[in-house]
Amino acid sequence: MNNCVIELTDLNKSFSNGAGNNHVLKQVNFSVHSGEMVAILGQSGSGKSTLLSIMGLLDTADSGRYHLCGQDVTTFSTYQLSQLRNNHIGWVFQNFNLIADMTVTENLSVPLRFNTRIKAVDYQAKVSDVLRKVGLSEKAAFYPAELSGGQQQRVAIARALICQPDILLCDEPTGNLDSSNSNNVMELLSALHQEGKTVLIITHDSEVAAYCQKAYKISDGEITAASPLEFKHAV
Ligand SMILES: Nc1ncnc2c1ncn2[C@@H]1O[C@H](COP(=O)(O)OP(=O)(O)OP(=O)(O)O)[C@@H](O)[C@H]1O
Repeated sequence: MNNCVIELTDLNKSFSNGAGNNHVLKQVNFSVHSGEMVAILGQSGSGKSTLLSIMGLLDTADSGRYHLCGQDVTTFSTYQLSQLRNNHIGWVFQNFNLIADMTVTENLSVPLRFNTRIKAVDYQAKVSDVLRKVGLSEKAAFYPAELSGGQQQRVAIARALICQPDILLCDEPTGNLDSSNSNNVMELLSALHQEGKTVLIITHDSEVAAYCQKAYKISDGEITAASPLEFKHAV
């Protein structure tokens, strides 16, 4: 059985700019299986965010195919893409992206309002459940500014989990954290992986990649398998 949740085939993406055509992704073939924890490492400008945006259905490729959870998204409408995104993908960003004038509970409720599968009567139970999972039940009424960076990222992970996505896409999840908070966040992501979640992380940081089962390198528009240790001094 093919249990790929992400499958890219011969994918290309270019950007035009004043200097000409920048071919960022070149005939990329890449897959992630259900339940894997995978890192993609690469230097600044190598195309990590471009790749993640395509995998997260925030951008489209110029050519090639993308199957997400077995569905070929290449011909999907904007509405179909947003449904697929809401049902299958949770995002974790470097800057947490919490809404400053909303409490933790209010922040966590935002994605629920866009999800047609979850009834309003169940919102509070969902919020309590994900807050317990990230160990922040006592912070439900706090505002983001009243939390440490590590706590804010754990709230952001709770928000990513609240609609029970199959996949967590993490864009430099420890990029704004000190080493202690980074370890804390990576241990949380590892625990979620051990519970069966598929976790994909883009990062510069070989220490982050070391938490993952598999690591890949993106360079010159191509993705190749790599050992996390290979990056210790390279990125
Ligand atoms: N919207 C855009 N328009 C034009 N060029 C773009 C656009 N988005 C990205 N690029 C270019 O594509 C290349 C890859 O960018 P991308 O943001 O994917 O790299 P990255 O590996 O995520 O970098 P970083 O680690 O610094 O965030 C860069 O050369 C960038 O200038």
